Amino acid sequence: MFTGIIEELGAIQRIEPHGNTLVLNIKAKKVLEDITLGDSISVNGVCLTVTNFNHDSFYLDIMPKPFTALHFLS
Ligand SMILES: Cc1nc2c(=O)[nH]c(=O)nc-2n(C[C@H](O)[C@H](O)[C@H](O)CO)c1C
Repeated sequence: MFTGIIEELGAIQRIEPHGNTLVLNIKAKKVLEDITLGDSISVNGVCLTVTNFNHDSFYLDIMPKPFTALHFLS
């Protein structure tokens, strides 16, 4: 469930092109306490789906929409 609550500010560790998408890796702490695959997390105001995570970061795929890509790369 997307609550709209801001739990913390993460730090972008890596942005990597992968086929038609950009894979974003974000370092975080608080949200990792109860994260699950498929969660929706708002990043810079854009709702994205968690595709993977580890002990200190999580991964998202950004679809190739110009607005979305430019939003993150600017
Ligand atoms: C849940 C969700 N997940 C993703 C995602 O994993 N990757 C992505 O690029 N877009 C997702 N979206 C749509 C975005 O929140 C946003 O509404 C669109 O990218 C339009 O800019 C949504 C709504």
